Amino acid sequence: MNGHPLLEAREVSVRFGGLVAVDQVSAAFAPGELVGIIGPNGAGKTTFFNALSGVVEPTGGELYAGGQRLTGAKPHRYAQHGVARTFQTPRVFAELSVAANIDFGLQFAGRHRTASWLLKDEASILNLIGLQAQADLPAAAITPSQQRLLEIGMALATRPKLLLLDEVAAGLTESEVDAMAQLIRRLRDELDLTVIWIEHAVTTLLRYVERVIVLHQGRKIADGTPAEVVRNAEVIEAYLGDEMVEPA
Ligand SMILES: Nc1ncnc2c1ncn2[C@@H]1O[C@H](COP(=O)(O)OP(=O)(O)OP(=O)(O)O)[C@@H](O)[C@H]1O
Repeated sequence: MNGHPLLEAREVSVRFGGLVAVDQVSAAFAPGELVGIIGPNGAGKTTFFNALSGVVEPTGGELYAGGQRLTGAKPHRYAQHGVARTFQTPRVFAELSVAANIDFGLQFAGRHRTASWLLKDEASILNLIGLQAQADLPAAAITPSQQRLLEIGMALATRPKLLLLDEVAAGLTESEVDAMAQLIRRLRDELDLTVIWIEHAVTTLLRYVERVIVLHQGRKIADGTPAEVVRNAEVIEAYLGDEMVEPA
């Protein structure tokens, strides 16, 4: 590591016509951090993620990975810097088997990137995400929650340094959400990953992350520990009428 943050946004803005979806957001992510991003509907969370992964080009500000300027680069350049992500709607190859989907991620990574033994091959990745028994099923035949796990597995197969998770717990049952949160922590702990995680299930998120960024109307209104953030007056205001809880 060269002392630079793994990924850094400096006053990043994204405009769609007259709408400012992300408004001068700055945030730096260090190796090994598990950071949550929350905010009401339309706050700009996904758009910020899209900017962080090169899917959307910022209309203002700069992005750096390991100190290197990446603003305007294509998503594959972000991937080369070890940035991997999931999407709100899982993007798996429905007709391919679960194992073949993982294999796709491995091919994408190529041989050059060293990885933990937990990500060594198809079998070890399936084992890590708990889908060994489904290896030969077409991805279309597994449950939606298993498809979310598969998408995480595909992202892991690219041997990332930073994993961006967009609402991976959406639509899951309460026990599935807890299992997902535990998996995410385990990935961070055992793979030395940086994880940035958007989730609508604020209660769960606050219980598992160490740092949380709150977006509201495109702006960053808070960035701190869950305990700090839930006491922030602007955050309480933004969430009035929404769920907002004390972290356990
Ligand atoms: N491609 C686009 N074109 C035009 N407007 C967009 C586009 N993508 C997002 N927006 C708008 O930008 C704003 C931020 O949307 P975004 O999806 O980033 O918010 P979010 O916090 O992820 O919301 P949610 O929690 O509902 O997923 C919204 O007003 C949305 O309608």
